Amino acid sequence: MAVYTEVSDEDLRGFLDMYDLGEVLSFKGIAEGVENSNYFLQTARDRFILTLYEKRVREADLPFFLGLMEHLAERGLECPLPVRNRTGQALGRLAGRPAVIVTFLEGLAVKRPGAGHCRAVGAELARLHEAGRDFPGRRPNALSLGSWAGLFASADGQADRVAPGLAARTQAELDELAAIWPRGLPEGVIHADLFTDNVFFIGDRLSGVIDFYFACTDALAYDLAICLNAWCFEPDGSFNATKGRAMIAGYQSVRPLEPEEVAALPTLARGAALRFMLTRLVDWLNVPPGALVRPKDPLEYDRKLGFHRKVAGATEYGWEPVRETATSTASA
Ligand SMILES: Nc1ncnc2c1ncn2[C@@H]1O[C@H](COP(=O)(O)OP(=O)(O)O)[C@@H](O)[C@H]1O
Ligand SMILES: N[C@@H](CCOP(=O)(O)O)C(=O)O
Repeated sequence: MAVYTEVSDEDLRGFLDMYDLGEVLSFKGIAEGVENSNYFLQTARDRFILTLYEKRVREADLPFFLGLMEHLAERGLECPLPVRNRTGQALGRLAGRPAVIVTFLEGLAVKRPGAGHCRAVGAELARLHEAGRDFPGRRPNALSLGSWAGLFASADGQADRVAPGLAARTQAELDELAAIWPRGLPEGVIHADLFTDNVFFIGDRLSGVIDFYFACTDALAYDLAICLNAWCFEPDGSFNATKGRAMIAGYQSVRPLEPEEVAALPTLARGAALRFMLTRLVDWLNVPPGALVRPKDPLEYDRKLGFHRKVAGATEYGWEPVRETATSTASA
């Protein structure tokens, strides 16, 4: 459960006095997530999520995240909308933390995604990239290549305590990725954390996307690489190319990849695996005393990294060229 900051009844009452949400009927800490403190809030008017931003979210970045959710929602993406208080502000302070109320999205996260889910997520990711094209905000990715050595250093030489050999393996990977990291790929707004817990489905229909608090400006194909990592591996550690094929085809049904993005995919997938291994490693070694949180396993991403290191090309992820349609062939 991710609740780092407890909210007293009195603080909640004071905060909600600023809003027109009606009487509080229920208020509970949420048993998922690892980054921020989230509460389910039911009032006489509706259901909402109250988020208190914790360690990795910089307060200065909140206008980017909140503005992005509004921008994407205006363009038809199902995502939470920040709720404004009586003075028109979405961002407030509660229990000493920056805090925001957002609308509640219907749907459930899938625990064991199938190829159909992967296709839907690929298509939604590309829609998000397209909808983000005219978003005026810019936020460099604070968790990209330039931050990884510092993250590793903050594990303070303790990686081998988690698994023997992890420190040397990680250092070698950092060095190699620094030398080969692709530059100049098409960039735009990326979600950067589109894991299974951040996508909701109603039946087989994708009903919404949440958790924009890692969103940033970076290579669009890096976002796809994050999703391949998060959605297309089986619990036994094997990569499921059928799911990969479905995800990439879904993505390309909306936004075909450029040749340089296809060529970069194996390196981007390695980088994505390393990024999540590192944040998980740091969190694993630093669980705050008293916090209700279950840290995620860094070794899951160390194993995924082992797979990506052996990948020779994007076809191993299921990439196939976009097929020419009858119309485009006829008009060519
Ligand atoms: N807008 C929302 N609608 C419905 N449920 C939500 C919403 N936002 C968050 N949740 C619930 O809260 C959980 C944690 O939210 P998330 O944003 O992933 O947390 P964190 O910022 O800690 O990663 C989600 O898994 C989901 O169950
Ligand atoms: N998705 C990341 C951790 C961030 O978790 P979330 O609760 O924000 O989805 C991981 O799996 O390491």
